[in-house]
Amino acid sequence: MFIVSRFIRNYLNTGTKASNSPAVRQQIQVTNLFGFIGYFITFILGVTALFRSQWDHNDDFYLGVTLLIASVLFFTSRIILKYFQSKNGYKFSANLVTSALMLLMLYLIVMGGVKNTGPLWIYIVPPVVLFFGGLKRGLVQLGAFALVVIIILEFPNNGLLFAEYSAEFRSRLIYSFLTVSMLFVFYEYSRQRSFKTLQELSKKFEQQARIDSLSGLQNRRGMLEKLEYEHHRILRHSKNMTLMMCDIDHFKQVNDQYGHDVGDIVIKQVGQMFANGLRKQDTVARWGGEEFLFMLPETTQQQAFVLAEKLRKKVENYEQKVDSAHLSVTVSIGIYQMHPQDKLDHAISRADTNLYRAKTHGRNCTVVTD
Ligand SMILES: Nc1nc2c(ncn2[C@@H]2O[C@H](COP(=O)(O)OP(=O)(O)OP(=O)(O)O)[C@@H](O)[C@H]2O)c(=O)[nH]1
Repeated sequence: MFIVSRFIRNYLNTGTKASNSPAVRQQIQVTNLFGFIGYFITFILGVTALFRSQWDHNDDFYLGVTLLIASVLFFTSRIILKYFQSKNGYKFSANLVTSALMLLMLYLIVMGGVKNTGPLWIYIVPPVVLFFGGLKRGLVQLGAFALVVIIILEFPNNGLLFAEYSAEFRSRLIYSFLTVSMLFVFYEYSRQRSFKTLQELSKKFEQQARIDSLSGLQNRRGMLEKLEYEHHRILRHSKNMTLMMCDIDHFKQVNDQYGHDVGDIVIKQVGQMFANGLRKQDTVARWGGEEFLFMLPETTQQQAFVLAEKLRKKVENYEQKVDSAHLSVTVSIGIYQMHPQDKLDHAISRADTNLYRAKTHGRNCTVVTD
């Protein structure tokens, strides 16, 4: 049982890569499934038809050969998917499945299949074509297929139809096929819309999970991700990177004197001042309560010092009006320029140590490593 389920899983995952998004992975899995059903069923039906024909060149013989050709095409699509694990490989494979399927269906309509039951298979076309081609391309392919079916069935004198169907059967076949197609188009449209909404929502939630709701800056989680990414990049290219840890001075007093709500406004305003004073490649995050961490790629500690002093003075000169009182705060900053061998948490704690030194030096100042 375990071996069977492992075989099925391996089979369905043929052609998928760890880097594939869930949507792409699902598409490849369904392609494998269709491919399997396609070549398995057509192979069985083909062999049965050949035996029925007793190898005479009669209708069953040609039906058997056609089904076996389709089976080979379906199988080829699987091989392509397995050995060309690329977007183009997938596209080609999907096109092969849909084209082979449509041609097979047209053949069944034209020849009638076993006792004129061949046309009953055409209802497979709408879901398969829409799934592989997507709404736009699928609709065009489906429209073209429906047009060819109508031409074959409704213009009996065109010499394209070899099987004999009653007029009622032909018209009902077209109506029912168009109805089923429309339902599938509607279904695919709703599916795509829900999928898009879901993707947008998930992207929004992902972003929100990295943003601090009070200040609008990156939160600790978002900053850690950026730091890790940037750290690798800097290491690879042997570039400088400097961290700055900043804390609002005597913030407890602000809360105690003016209330927590005013404290929140101050955090927000200071955060905005910081964010507005940075270059595009720099990041500032709200690291803790009234603590901010700056990441400055390609920056030395001397350059960071200039920036820190500029920001510190900006905050010093900022005034928040609270009722009749004018409230101003100051910040202390610790700077640490990373060495190539530094681990991130070590670098952060060194910036923190320098911040602590700034606090002990009387606050409202910037400290770099000597
Ligand atoms: N309003 C507000 N206050 C916060 C928030 N997060 C932390 N705090 C407060 O910030 C204060 C930090 O106090 P301390 O760690 O003693 O530091 P400090 O008063 O700033 O003194 P120094 O850092 O030594 O200059 C505490 O009173 C926290 O309650 C927040 O989101 N909003």
